[in-house]
Amino acid sequence: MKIVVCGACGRMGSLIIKNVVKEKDMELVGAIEAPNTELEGKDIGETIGIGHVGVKIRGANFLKEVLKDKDPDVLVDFTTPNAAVENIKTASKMGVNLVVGTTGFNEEQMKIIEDCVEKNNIKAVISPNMAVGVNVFFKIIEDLASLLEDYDVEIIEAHHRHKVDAPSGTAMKALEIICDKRGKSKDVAVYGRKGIVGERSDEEIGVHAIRGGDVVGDHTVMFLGNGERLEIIHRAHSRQAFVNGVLRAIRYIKHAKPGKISDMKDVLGLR
Ligand SMILES: NC(=O)C1=CN([C@@H]2O[C@H](COP(=O)(O)OP(=O)(O)OC[C@H]3O[C@@H](n4cnc5c(N)ncnc54)[C@H](OP(=O)(O)O)[C@@H]3O)[C@@H](O)[C@H]2O)C=CC1
Ligand SMILES: O=C(O)C1=N[C@H](C(=O)O)C[C@H](O)C1
Repeated sequence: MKIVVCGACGRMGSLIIKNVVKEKDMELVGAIEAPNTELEGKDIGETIGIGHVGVKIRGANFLKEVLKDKDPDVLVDFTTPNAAVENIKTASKMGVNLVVGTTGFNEEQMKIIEDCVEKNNIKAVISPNMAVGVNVFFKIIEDLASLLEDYDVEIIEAHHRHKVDAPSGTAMKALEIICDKRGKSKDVAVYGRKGIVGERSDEEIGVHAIRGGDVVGDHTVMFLGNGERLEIIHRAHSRQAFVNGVLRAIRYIKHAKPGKISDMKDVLGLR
């Protein structure tokens, strides 16, 4: 499978590339960075410390040319919401399938992405967290949301100091899963608390983001009742956890339904 990686020099993109070049059934054919990058034309392998791989870094302003020239099977995007939307528009128009891990999309951006996938009838796996453990965590909290239906829920996440979006995409997905299961709108979320906020309502779900150091990604969902609480915690020790899921998502693409966004539940057979 021919792969183009967007965000090639980033924390995730570079680790994805280090993995892809070792896989027998995958070939790295493109490494895309920010538009007008000063790394333009440099070998991606030399830049990320794995030696010459024969693929030049190109700015996203050349994405169309790269896709036309290399005709990849999948474009993998781990960038920023604005960058990802532009990359997705370009790739989908050219019939290139997608694996997207970028987080922080707003509702309008998600709608644009859904339209791109549907109108161009491409295949896509999009998930805020590609780790196998997190996707099992999602399944468990969905069950607990109804098993402990009258328990208060609070969501806490912790990430490294460089993360730009908050709360994490994973925390927002956890909120969505619990709200859907309990038949509530996501507007019940309370993002942090300060001051005389009054007693907690039954409805609200607190969402709290911690930032600091090099934390790879921790997520906790607390179900709090009278006299007890149940906490479900996932801790990523290494970004390799996410990359293992990315490789599975790339391989799943040929089985994915065209015109529809698949997620890691589909990839991992958790439906
Ligand atoms: N789904 C999952 O499992 C996971 C998702 N993520 C998400 O992935 C995203 C990236 O995270 P991370 O790797 O830590 O971030 P980084 O900031 O390390 O990497 C992003 C890279 O994208 C580059 N970039 C910016 N604009 C473009 C563009 N238009 N086209 C191509 N590349 C571009 C940046 O370049 P420059 O710095 O020059 O701007 C940077 O090198 C985040 O949204 C994060 O939340 C992270 C981990 C796991
Ligand atoms: O930015 C990160 O690092 C991560 N982002 C994802 C998110 O926002 O949920 C997934 C993971 O926790 C790491």
